[in-house]
Amino acid sequence: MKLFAAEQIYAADKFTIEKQQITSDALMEQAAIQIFNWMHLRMQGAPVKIHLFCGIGNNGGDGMALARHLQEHGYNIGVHVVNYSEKRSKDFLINLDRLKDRKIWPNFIDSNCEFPEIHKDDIIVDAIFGIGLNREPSDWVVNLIDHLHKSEAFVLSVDIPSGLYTDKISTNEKAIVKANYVLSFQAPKLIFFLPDTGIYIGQWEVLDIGLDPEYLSATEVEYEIIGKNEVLPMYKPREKYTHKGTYGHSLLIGGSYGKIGASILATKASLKIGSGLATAYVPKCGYIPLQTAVPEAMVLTNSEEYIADISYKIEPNAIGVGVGLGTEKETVDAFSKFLDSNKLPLVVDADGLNILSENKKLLKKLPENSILTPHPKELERLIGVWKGDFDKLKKAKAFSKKYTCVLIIKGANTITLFNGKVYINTTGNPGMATAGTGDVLTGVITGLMAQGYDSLSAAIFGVYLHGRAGDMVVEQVGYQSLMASDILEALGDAYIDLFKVPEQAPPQQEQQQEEG
Ligand SMILES: NC(=O)C1=CN([C@@H]2O[C@H](COP(=O)(O)OP(=O)(O)OC[C@H]3O[C@@H](n4cnc5c(N)ncnc54)[C@H](O)[C@@H]3O)[C@@H](O)[C@H]2O)[C@H](O)CC1
Ligand SMILES: [K+]
Repeated sequence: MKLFAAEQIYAADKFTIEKQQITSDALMEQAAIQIFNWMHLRMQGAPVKIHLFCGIGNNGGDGMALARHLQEHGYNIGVHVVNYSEKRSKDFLINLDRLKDRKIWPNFIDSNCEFPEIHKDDIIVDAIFGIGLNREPSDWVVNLIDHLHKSEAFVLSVDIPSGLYTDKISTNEKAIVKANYVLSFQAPKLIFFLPDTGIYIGQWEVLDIGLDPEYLSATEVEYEIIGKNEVLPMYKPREKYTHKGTYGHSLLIGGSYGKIGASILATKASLKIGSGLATAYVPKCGYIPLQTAVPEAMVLTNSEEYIADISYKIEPNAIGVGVGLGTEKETVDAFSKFLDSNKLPLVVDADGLNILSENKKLLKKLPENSILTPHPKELERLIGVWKGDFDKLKKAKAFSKKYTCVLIIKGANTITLFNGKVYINTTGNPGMATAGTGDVLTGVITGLMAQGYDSLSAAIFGVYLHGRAGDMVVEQVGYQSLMASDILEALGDAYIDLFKVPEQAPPQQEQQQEEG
């Protein structure tokens, strides 16, 4: 799914208004009706107090229009205008008048006013700022936001939690509304998925407000979120008259004394994801463990306790290097020499990345379209420290461009970057923050490349399947008990799940939505 920048949303707005020959307040009305339907479906007329906090821009206008619909359906509302500027938007004013026509008199709050009392069981609709926030809110607005939080009432944010910018980080965390739920218009926003800002969003949902679909699909974006719909077209089915040679040979180079398990996990994962053959290249101390734990794999060995030379006669189709590798001087030299002769794009993880960051000149020897899979600490060693998520993305993009590599930034929403574009994964869970899951991912991506997936597809698809396997297995083992081997075992389920049709919504729900 595409993630649009604020300017692109404004442009889509303008285009839709012109094409459909509607007024901008009609679009606002559509937005408000969508939110109303969402609330009405869940609240079914419950007499809970709903406090609507509306700014003076179009986000506030949405809130005012919503208030009218809630009132018309008998809800118990209180409308508060957060009067942070005299420059009220046209559509805000139209909706203010429509409220007044219905004898609803909003309570205007400014810097000198007492804030309204809010009970814990009330509901807050946060329509203070939308995507138009362009400077830090005044102190009294920050105090109001604090007042909302102190009430502990449920917060439903319209479009975006107020106080979040769409393209930068706020300098004052107290100036941001913590939303229990966000109803985002047309598409989610990038900041929902970044670690610095994602913490302000409990759950989110997209409401279609009718922006022109053709315009949106023709609009090029920098950011995309990756779910089943995006990865399904990448899937390569297995044909009948094929053999193990058809599905490639993965080579996993890594392991050192005490870290042979990493090689086992990666090698096994390459086979589990469908590589026709797999060879583990390990020091001699890894020979028996590998042959025992992964009897399907072949094993090549080198010196005793760590890899001191990388040379082989096999012809792999994909190579993953780095898991459990260690950073001994001889290993670094062996890796450097290997890079001189190797032509295949590599998947580099763990100590492979550490060696690269300690010896930056080696980065230039990486074949084009290699994949680097750092976790945040490894990323910092590669690209240097950053100030906030946007700075991190900027530096990561520049790095990926400089070395023509795919960069996978592992985390709660793993981010894949290539050629100026950013792909944000939606599968995975905190149970996966455990030893060995990165080794499994390296094996998964290597195994996909062995089967002929190009680097970018292998990265995006691999990250998706790995996370999906984690999501499926966590339901059986729980967050704390989830181990990397569990993810390995669930990779098959993740493939099968690609073709499961989602359950239909109960007919009752659809009916009520139409009524609303
Ligand atoms: N296509 C859509 O998605 C639609 C979205 N709608 C809603 O409109 C808002 C965006 O509205 P906009 O008026 O541009 O911005 P805001 O409501 O966020 O208003 C802010 C307003 O105030 C000024 N401003 C910005 N920061 C500050 C500040 N710190 N202090 C004081 N004033 C500030 C700024 O110049 C703006 O004018 C979107 O999020 C949706 O909720 C439409 O209703 C339907 C179509
Ligand atoms: K808002």
